Amino acid sequence: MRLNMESISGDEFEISDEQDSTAQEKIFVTVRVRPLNGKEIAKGDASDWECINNTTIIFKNNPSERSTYPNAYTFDRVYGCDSSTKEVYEEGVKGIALSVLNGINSSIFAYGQTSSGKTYTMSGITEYAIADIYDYISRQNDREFALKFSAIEIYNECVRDLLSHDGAQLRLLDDPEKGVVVEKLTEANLRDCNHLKELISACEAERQTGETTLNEMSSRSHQILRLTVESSACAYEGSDSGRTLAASVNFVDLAGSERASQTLAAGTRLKEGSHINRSLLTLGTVIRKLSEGGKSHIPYRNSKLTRILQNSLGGNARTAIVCTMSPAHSHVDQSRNTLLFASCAKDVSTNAQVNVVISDKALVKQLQQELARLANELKLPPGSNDSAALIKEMELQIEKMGKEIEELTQQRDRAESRLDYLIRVTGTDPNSLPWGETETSDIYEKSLINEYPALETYEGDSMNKYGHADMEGSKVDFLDENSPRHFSGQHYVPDPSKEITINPEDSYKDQSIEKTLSIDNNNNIAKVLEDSSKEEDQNIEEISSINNIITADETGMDDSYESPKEITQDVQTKVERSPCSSDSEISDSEGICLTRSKSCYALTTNASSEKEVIAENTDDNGSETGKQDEHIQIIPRSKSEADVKTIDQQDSSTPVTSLDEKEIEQKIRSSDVSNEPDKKTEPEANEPIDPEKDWSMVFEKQRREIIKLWNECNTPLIHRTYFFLLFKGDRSDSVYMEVELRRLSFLKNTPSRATSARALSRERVMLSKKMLKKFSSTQRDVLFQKWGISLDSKYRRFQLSQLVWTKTNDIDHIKESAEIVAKLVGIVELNQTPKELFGLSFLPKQDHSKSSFYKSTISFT
Ligand SMILES: Nc1ncnc2c1ncn2[C@@H]1O[C@H](COP(=O)(O)OP(=O)(O)OP(=O)(O)O)[C@@H](O)[C@H]1O
Repeated sequence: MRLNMESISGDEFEISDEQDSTAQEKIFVTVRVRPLNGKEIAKGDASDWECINNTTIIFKNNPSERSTYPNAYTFDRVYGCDSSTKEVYEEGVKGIALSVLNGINSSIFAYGQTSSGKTYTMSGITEYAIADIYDYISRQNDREFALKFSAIEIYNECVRDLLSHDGAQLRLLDDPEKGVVVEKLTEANLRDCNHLKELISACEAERQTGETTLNEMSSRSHQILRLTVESSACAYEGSDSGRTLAASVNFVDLAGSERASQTLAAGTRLKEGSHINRSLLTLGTVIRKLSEGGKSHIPYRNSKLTRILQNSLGGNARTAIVCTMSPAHSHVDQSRNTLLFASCAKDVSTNAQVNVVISDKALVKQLQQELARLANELKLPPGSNDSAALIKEMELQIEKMGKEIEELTQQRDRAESRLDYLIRVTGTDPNSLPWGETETSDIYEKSLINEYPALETYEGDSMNKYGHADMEGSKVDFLDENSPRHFSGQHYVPDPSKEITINPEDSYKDQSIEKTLSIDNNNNIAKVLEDSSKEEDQNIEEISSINNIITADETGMDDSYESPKEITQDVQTKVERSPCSSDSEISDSEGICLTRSKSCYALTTNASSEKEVIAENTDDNGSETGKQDEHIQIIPRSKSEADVKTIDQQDSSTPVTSLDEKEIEQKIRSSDVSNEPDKKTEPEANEPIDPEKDWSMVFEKQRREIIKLWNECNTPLIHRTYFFLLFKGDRSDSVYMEVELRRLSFLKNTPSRATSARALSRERVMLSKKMLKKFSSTQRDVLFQKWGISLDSKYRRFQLSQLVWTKTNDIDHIKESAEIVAKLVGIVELNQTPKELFGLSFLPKQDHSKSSFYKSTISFT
């Protein structure tokens, strides 16, 4: 919708509703030709240009001479040398300049070569516009006006405040609402018209001018005078009190383009001329690109001038350009350039818009209306719509709604968890079933009746999503080949008449751990899971100190078993420490390199083997060689000396009866002993155990000891679960079991290490606890995002990690944890979750064969 031009350009400036919307219009372009000046006349310069009517200017001398250029140019208005500035102002520029009174930004430019009459024209236009503005204001009774004035010049690409005398260079800032603004620019509140005239005179005095051969008073800078007009209707009944209009009008007197050959400029003038030309060139490019539709990049930022004028050129401003030119033949090239610029400018569109500002009064009125509406909505007693009562009432309602939302969110989460669980159990997505197939949906509905608070811990989605296939994809393969790798949920077609057997991990068949759930007995399931949840909560409460966990774990041990201390002593009586074990160096768990081989001497079973091993690790002088640090030498107490195995971490040339990794693996695979551990049989108290015959019992016993020592040593759970997954009762595992026992016994007796591990562990537990309890779901989202955990199953993963850190009391929990951590590790490695959170600094990378796992574990710990 076009602006109501009549109302603006006429004597009266009425505010029309029509002006509210954006109005697209072209830049108003006029050309003004000044008379030949004294010098030009003296030189005998001919006048080349003639305005043949109000809109057309022609090149009148020998048109064929320059046939490549047009000889006639048409613009909105053209003015010959006998025209006055008043005419130039009145017939077009005025309407645009006075748009500011209607809340529309506007800009009036003077563009042309040096000495063409820009300053002459602009100073006249500014004077007329100011007079009209103040005249208009003086005749308005129903609106109040406030005027402000600021002025800058751009001299040699530096922006200066013309109302300030300090000459400081000002910065340009990008304001999201206002566009480019000049920082710290003085803005004078105008008292009246005379005040403004005084300030303009002061600016003229401040502006950089200098004498050139073409102009005695040549402007050496671009000058922008800005007048801001704010107006609001006076408050009276029926007035348009809601509208406060604010807009600015810019009076822009550009420096003139010049040719050094013509101005004979040198030194400062040459430098100024160069800056002027460069910025005008950018202005020309901007105008040209805008005239082409502005689809390509507009290089506003290439000069301060175009940056500042960005809004006036094709932006939210009405714009008029007065192109001034000399008629002299000696300036014909410059004149043609000016006309070319003017031709482009007339094709540029702007989107002027009325700037309506909500006044304080209007705001108050709006707020009162809003309060009344709210009071009505909240059903407050009539007349009680004061803000305090409203705020209180609203706060109460918001609080109530917040609770409801929280409750609903919890309900939704629980339902989601149940759904995930059932999908995993049944292997069927209820949503995928066609209507009418009610079996699964029955089960689903039935299950929804019950509460499964801890179902997230068995969460199937993440298992399917991040289960074994993913781990394989990421080359995480930490099970030996004899272990089944069924981490994903079972695909099970439910039969309501039968029991659903949930075997959380086929690989644990050897442990006879199967969870049997009956569809008809969902309450039992719920109870089990509820108990589990309660236990978890209890754990959370209990883990304020890691020592509490350890104590709880210890009390949970079977009395019929020897205490770890006794076991350790038992092991120690059968092995002897090497002399150098006393100064074994142990690093902390954060990965400092450790000297580990010395403690392994302790596993040698007799003097001869000890001597042999020592011989391998000492130089001629009997001192330790560097190689010691590279070897772990293990002799199971049940094996003969010939069975000594050396795990060589780095130096395969070690001459001890050594087996490399592959050999160990091969040996493990070809072992006659089944990987299936024997059934869990509680040994009779006081019954002596023959390690050779009753390996499965020994294994069970050692495993319990190890678990207890893990707790005592605050062993990272990731190690525990890996260990648990890898060493499942194979006869050849005895080597590792003994090493683990020996290692843990050693760690337990090393207070500094135990302390640091405890601190670390406590920190992790507290972190988990804090995260679960303290943060709102929104905060958790933020945290997870920050930590790079994808949000799809974040809460579930968190639940898993929580379980991992808290439920380590007994072997069943270790098994659960093992499964979960296996998934978690897959998730973690795939998503690069922060290692600290899950203790992954302990993780052996990539290779998860037994020997490599243990080697790297030992090197860590
Ligand atoms: N239309 C005009 N009628 C009479 N004199 C004019 C006219 N235009 C300009 N002049 C005179 O020409 C001279 C140069 O004008 P002015 O300083 O305005 O040029 P300019 O384009 O601003 O030059 P510069 O770019 O170097 O500052 C002045 O003496 C001015 O009085």
